Amino acid sequence: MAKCEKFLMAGFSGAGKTSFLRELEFMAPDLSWEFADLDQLILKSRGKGLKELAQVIERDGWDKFRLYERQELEGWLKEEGKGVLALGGGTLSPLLYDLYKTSRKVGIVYLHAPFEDCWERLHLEKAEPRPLVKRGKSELHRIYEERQQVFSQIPWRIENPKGADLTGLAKAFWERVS
Ligand SMILES: Nc1ncnc2c1ncn2[C@@H]1O[C@H](COP(=O)(O)OP(=O)(O)O)[C@@H](O)[C@H]1O
Ligand SMILES: O=C(O)C1=C[C@@H](OP(=O)(O)O)[C@@H](O)[C@H](O)C1
Ligand SMILES: [Mg+2]
Repeated sequence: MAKCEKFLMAGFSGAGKTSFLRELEFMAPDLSWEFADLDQLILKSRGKGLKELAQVIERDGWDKFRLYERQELEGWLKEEGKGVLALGGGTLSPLLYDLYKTSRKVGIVYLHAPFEDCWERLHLEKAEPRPLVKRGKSELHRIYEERQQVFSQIPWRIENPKGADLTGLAKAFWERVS
């Protein structure tokens, strides 16, 4: 298999994808790699004058937001060069699974944390607001289980439960891909 040049980081909201990306950015001396967060790409392109992604979702609705995710993801994948893209927790199948099957140059990694840990993290003072949280704990748990059906098909899985050393996890990932 050709060596992957682009990696997508999938996982439920609160699993730690954005933080993992920041760790990589911090430790990677190689400027030929690009590290990006899909939510931030959307905020930049669709949220002129807005501060948070939540405001884009509130303004345009979920269907439009899912369309933006797809468009930004496809755009990012078309760009030349090496990179890691942290997805949003709902950037899902069939897109992800199709990508995995059809593109040998795209690696997908699943960052996993138990539901209770994700839920707890989404309520941290410093955490950015996620509109999904307004749906309540039991509905979010249902969505978590539903998405596991897609996430569980991704063979490369990194565990990031409560207490995990995120810096160490990012270091191991970086050594494997760079
Ligand atoms: N291993 C960890 N230890 C401590 N806090 C963590 C860990 N992983 C994630 N967090 C915290 O959880 C919150 C949500 O993480 P984030 O990276 O935004 O997740 P995601 O992008 O997957 O939704 C952040 O405040 C982050 O600092
Ligand atoms: O799970 C979801 O549907 C979402 C997760 C968020 O990203 P994180 O996974 O980084 O929280 C963001 O894309 C949006 O609020 C929708
Ligand atoms: Mg994120």
